[in-house]
Amino acid sequence: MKRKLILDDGTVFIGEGFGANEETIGEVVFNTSMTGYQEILSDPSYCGQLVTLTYPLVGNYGINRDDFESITPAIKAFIVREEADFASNWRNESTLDELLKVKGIPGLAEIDTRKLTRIIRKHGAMKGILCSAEMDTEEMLEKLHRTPLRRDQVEQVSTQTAYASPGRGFRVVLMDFGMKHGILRELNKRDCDVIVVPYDTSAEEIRRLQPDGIMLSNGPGDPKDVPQAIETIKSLLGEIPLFGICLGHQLFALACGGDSFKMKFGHRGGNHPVKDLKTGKVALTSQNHGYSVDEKSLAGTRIEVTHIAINDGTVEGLKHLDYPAFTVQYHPEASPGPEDSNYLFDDFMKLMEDEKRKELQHA
Ligand SMILES: NC(=O)CC[C@H](N)C(=O)O
Repeated sequence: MKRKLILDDGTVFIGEGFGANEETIGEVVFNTSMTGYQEILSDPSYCGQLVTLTYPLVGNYGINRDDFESITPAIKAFIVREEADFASNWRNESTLDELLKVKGIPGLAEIDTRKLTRIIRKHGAMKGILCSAEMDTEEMLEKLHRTPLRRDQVEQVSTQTAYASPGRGFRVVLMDFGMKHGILRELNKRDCDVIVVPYDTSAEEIRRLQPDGIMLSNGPGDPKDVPQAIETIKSLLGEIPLFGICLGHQLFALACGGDSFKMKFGHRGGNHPVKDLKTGKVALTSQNHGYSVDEKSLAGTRIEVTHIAINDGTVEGLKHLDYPAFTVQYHPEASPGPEDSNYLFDDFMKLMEDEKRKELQHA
């Protein structure tokens, strides 16, 4: 069945439909990872987005049990050059097409994804509609123009109720803004006693759980759309050690008096070089973000930049000057991508340990 993608600027791509037969509207973005399509399509940070992959062959190792980053993918559509209909891998349990059908997500294949990526790079991420090729382009374009993008993505993907993932180590409250399971897995690996809480859990409720540390997860959308989380972070700052990833990093910056802005086309891929300003070392990182912390806005705050992106110089890591709190814009849990930055979870363990020791000394 033929389907077409119409961009906000009127560009039309006609290709082969796969996955669910749905019409959908969202923001069109690209990801440059060469593998890891299962993790990408199940990353809740893509809520509301139509994602195209620059790697040309997608689906060849199928879908397995282990690599989901969420149970219900929030992605709006998956756009690829060539969809492999034969999946071959010992872990394979279904094809990409079957998964997308079950989850109600439409796919589009056989389009020039290089052209699509170049348009986004040149003009920035833009809205798009994916529909049957038979639909009238003018009518669909008009519908696209009058449909605003939703701004409640975090509410859509955050857990509704708190749940525990027990361990014998540090108690960590993990604020779920659209958490990738990889983050929970990293905490579990370190035997943390994790309690995952909804995005709008109050500071008071979090205190009652008596955590040794707070983890701020990744998540979709604009950090300014979750003001209640910013207030919660403000209130807990300095009391409890804190580690934030991606949306968590942006919310931390806003809570500390900084500002964020929407990037032209963002960073999405598995090979983004990031420089640690203290050691001068460069790590390859996994990234997925469309907003960034504005470095200039940090003057006068009590946070400092610890890491920057090599490609465009944007802020990639922050640290509080007075309190035990640090954050990164990239994904130390990888899922998918390089694991160079996995040590940051160990740094978080160390931070909690140091704070505990200080508390005992003062007791
Ligand atoms: N992966 C994330 O947490 C993304 C953060 C935010 N939604 C952005 O696009 O910048």
